[in-house]
Amino acid sequence: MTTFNDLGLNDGVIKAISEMGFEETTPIQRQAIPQVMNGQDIIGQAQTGTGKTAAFGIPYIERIQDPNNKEIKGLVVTPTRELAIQVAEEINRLGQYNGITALPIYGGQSIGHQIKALKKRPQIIVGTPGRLIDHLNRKTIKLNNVNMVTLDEADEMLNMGFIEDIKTILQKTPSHKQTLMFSATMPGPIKSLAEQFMNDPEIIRTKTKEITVPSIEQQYVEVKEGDKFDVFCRLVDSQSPEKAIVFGRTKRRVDELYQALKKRGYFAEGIHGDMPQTKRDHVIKNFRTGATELLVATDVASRGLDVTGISHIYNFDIPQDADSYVHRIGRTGRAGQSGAAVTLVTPREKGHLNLIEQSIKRQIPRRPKPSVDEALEGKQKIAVEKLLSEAKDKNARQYHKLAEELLEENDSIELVAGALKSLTVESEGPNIKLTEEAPIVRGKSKSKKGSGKSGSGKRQGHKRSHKNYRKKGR
Ligand SMILES: Nc1ncnc2c1ncn2[C@@H]1O[C@H](COP(=O)(O)OP(=O)(O)OP(=O)(O)O)[C@@H](O)[C@H]1O
Ligand SMILES: [Mg+2]
Repeated sequence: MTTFNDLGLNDGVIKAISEMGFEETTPIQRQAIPQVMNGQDIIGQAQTGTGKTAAFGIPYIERIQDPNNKEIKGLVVTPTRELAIQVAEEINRLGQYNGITALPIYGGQSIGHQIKALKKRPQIIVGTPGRLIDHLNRKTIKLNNVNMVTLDEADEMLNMGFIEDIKTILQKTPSHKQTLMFSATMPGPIKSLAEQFMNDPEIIRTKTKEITVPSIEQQYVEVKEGDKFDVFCRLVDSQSPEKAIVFGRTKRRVDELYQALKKRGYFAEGIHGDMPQTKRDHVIKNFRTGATELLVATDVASRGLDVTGISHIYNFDIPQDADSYVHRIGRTGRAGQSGAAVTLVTPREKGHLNLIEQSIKRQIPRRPKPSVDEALEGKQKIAVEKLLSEAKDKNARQYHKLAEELLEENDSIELVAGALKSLTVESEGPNIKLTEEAPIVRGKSKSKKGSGKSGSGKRQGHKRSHKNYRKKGR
């Protein structure tokens, strides 16, 4: 067992880490932290949820120790806004006793607000590419003193959608800086590309047989496109997830699906790239606090997001490629927790599922469609939980007298059964038809690009030479 003390970290960092509840180092932390502290360039590949953020965050604090130096010393680039916010928060927690602060810089937030926050002179910037370039052009951010750069989700950052922006950003940083790249997936061509931006990088891969996390139970359900919604609702009812992300292929799908789920009485919200940032922030906040149980999302939520309590991942639509599958299901089973992932697969998508299985070197077992009875059982279980928790609520005392009166004249079993029945929604709810999505056949996306409200932004126009790398604008 390696503790953080064994890594020779300063007292402030040790205190912060212990307050964050970390005891042992994870394999990527134990391998990467000493090397990064030595100034080595690194490509770090380790499974989802294994603490890659702290693997670069801790050395950032160690190497940028002087709180009186108010220049931007460290830069982290992330593919999504929510991830920029989350990574900045984690670095701020790690740096709290060393006077080191990180500021998230992302699109959709008022630039004036960001300029004001920049005046407080954070030493670390965590940003999304578009908004970073905006600040560089306005000269409100200068990167000429940066000595550490990390591309989080590096393979995503270097794919065709982001590469030009990344080049532009890196050109504004000193050539002798340290460059780090982290991701759970690192396809060969991207790795070679990454090396061009680095100085003799050390490749660190934690030794694991599988790319996906073993504590995530993976299954698929075969279902016709038109039956997906009803089957999905039954699945959710039978599994009663504590918190789940439901991935849809397009923005239109996400919009239709979360609205349909709400109509059926689920606590569901949606998130995708066409929503205003204030709404996105609100949706994520509700999901973090648990007010929302089902977060319906495009791949915008597939990378890096770390929300406690996610018990299930549902691929309402099968992902475009194996890497997307790995990241999506990796939103559960984090930091040693268990989790479950179920993918809905239409008969024509079986070949595509096989390709994903080959890539992740694992067979995904099929589970039968949940029956109406199983769904009902799940709903009854929830009714029991609800009744028990209401019974223990102190306000339930007001009902004790009424209960006594009822019990004098009625059978207790009948009464409890009636209460449970009234708490169980027995029907499947309103009939709902979603717009059908075209299947993905044998690894090739047959779905029209930008179908529905999907697709927006300049990146759509980029020519894609790596056929498996997704477009942006999700
Ligand atoms: N040493 C540790 N001990 C316990 N928990 C940890 C440790 N390091 C990180 N964590 C926690 O584990 C969770 C996952 O960490 P993190 O988000 O950094 O994973 P990741 O490897 O970046 O995953 P992804 O590939 O999905 O981005 C976080 O909640 C983090 O606080
Ligand atoms: Mg991460």
